[in-house]
Amino acid sequence: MAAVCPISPVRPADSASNARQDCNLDPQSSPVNGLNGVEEEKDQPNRDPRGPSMYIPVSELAGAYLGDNIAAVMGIHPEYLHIFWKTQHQLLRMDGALSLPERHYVAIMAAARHQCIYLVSLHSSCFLQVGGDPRWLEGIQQAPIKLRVLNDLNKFLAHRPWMLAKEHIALLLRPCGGNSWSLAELIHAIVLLTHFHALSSFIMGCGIRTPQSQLSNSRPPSPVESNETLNSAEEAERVVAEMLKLNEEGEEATREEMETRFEKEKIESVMVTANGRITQCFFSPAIYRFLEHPEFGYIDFTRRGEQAPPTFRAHEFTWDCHGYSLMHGLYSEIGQLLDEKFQVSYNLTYHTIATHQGVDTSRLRRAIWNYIQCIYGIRYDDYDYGEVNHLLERSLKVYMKTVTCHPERVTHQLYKDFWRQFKHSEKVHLNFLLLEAKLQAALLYVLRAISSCKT
Ligand SMILES: CC(C)C[C@H](N)C(=O)O
Repeated sequence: MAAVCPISPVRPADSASNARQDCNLDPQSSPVNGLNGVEEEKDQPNRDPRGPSMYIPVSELAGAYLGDNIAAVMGIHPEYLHIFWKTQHQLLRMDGALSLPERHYVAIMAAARHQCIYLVSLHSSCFLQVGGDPRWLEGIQQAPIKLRVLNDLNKFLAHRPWMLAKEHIALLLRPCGGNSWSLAELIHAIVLLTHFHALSSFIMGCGIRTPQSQLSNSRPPSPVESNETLNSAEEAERVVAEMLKLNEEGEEATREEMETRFEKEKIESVMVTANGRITQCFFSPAIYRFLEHPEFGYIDFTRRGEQAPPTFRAHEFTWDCHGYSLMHGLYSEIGQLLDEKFQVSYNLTYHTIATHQGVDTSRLRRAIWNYIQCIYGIRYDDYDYGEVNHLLERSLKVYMKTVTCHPERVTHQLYKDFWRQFKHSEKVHLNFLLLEAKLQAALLYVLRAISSCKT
């Protein structure tokens, strides 16, 4: 039976005949040989070994989306799932400059940067299903030059978007036989790359399991992690109290002070790492074959003695004014959908914090969004980064930075260590904010490079 790509969520009631839509995701039958599984932790009781997430009990999920574990987890928040699905459907299935096989191949290249087996496997199946040349799946060396030249763009967008300059864009756009890119094609590829980088973070952040895989774990086991309780039982109370205090204070910091607070947060974020918990980087051959420069990653500034990213002043190139209109002009359907998706994720709230009801959580959500973009050097002039330290405690920051910058290092322990009183649905909600803030950060950098190229 041919694989049916689970690009759209399919509930049991929707289609019984799609019950095997996740076929070919099994490592044994995958077109990409040698796929290993993501880290599977065996010490956790009460977890359904076939549940969509390694971290979230099945009972917490909204319902079954057969074979589509991403939708099963996202489905806790239907409003977000809906706009996510619409955007992805547009990118992969609807009108666009790239051919269908090229779209799935770009998805594979993006997911490989974050070692996301789930997506590499899924899009390898989809690639074949839409008539892609099986030889390309042997590795990036077998793909056409036109796709291979995306390597630099892919690695910068995934790990260090601040390094993108107009020269990178100009190089791709210059006439070069059949291998040059049109602007429309390039925009399509850029949105695919950033979408799948961010989705890889989401998948690993929520511990989403590759469907039907009999996981043969060829990753080294995680080091034994301490079970220290980093959060007091009063974590939720503390956050609620901090938000109330910030609402009441209304203290106005000077411009200089605001800038200093951002720089401080940016520099300090360098120290926010999962101490002693980093496993040696190990690439599965199934991932490695799609990578050039696999060692290129988010910079660990302290170790390499490098500078933090230069500050990107968000008011000089905002999504609303610049990014959106540029995107809209180049690929209008996607510009519109991305805009809607940013808004849905930024504004989503249930007015709850753990068991507390009727809470205005906007400060907390904004701190989360801005902290992620701060890690990429993006600063909002009107935001007081001092709030980040009031609202986000260290274990939360460690998790956020790991999911965003090093998703392959996320462990169940990191997932459990923060917000211990909060619900799983709130941790999934957090992951939407991480996904979207990361996606928008990369887009802001690349769209700024494109617009400077045009002038
Ligand atoms: C990310 C979460 C803390 C969000 C919160 N539960 C809300 O409804 O706004």
